[in-house]
Amino acid sequence: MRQIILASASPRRKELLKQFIGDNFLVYASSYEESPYPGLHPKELLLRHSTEKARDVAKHFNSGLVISADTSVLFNGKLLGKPKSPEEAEEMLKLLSGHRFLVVTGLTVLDLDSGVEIKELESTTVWMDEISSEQISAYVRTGESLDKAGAFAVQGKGAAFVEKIEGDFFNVVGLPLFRLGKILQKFGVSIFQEDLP
Ligand SMILES: Cc1cn([C@H]2C[C@H](O)[C@@H](COP(=O)(O)OP(=O)(O)OP(=O)(O)O)O2)c(=O)[nH]c1=O
Repeated sequence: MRQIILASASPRRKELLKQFIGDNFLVYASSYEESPYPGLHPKELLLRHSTEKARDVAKHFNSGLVISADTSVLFNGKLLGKPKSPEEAEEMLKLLSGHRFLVVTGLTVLDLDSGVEIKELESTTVWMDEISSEQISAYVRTGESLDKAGAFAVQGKGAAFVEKIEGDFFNVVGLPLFRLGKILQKFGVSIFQEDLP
């Protein structure tokens, strides 16, 4: 049976993977530092970052499947990652208020045994309500913004701003489960196996 390794420090990715495949996987955070790669298309950049995270973690194991992801908001051709301060979180939310945008995840699954890497993108469209400055400040004060791409969490109080989405909800939370299931199938892993991995 294959070992599954989640290359992530995100508690949400761990929780989502657990609900999908059960408890039987390892978590190992990558030490890869995301860099900008000027000239690369934003979606290509997300794929690159996810792949580099997987490769970094792969160095610490001999066998198994390494899963990694990188999630950002894509609005007006620009990526909005995790805000570095409450001020930046407020700026991001002011920018997104009243708009439709994408949440895009680059997903990589790397098979250490064969060396095969599968990298795919998943996009979900989000319609955000118009939010007043007072609401933005109050939301940012909750602290929910800081470790979330685009400075909001659809799975938390940020749901108050998300009118609707089109696409995979789990993708917005950081791990596109439908697409991941398809990729695991390609590697011969069924999420319904009782003894997974
Ligand atoms: C838009 C949105 C993002 N997010 C989160 C998902 C991701 O964890 C985070 C984007 O950060 P990422 O850089 O994708 O991931 P991470 O730094 O949290 O973890 P790691 O690189 O170690 O895997 O934003 C939500 O939880 N809810 C949302 O509604």
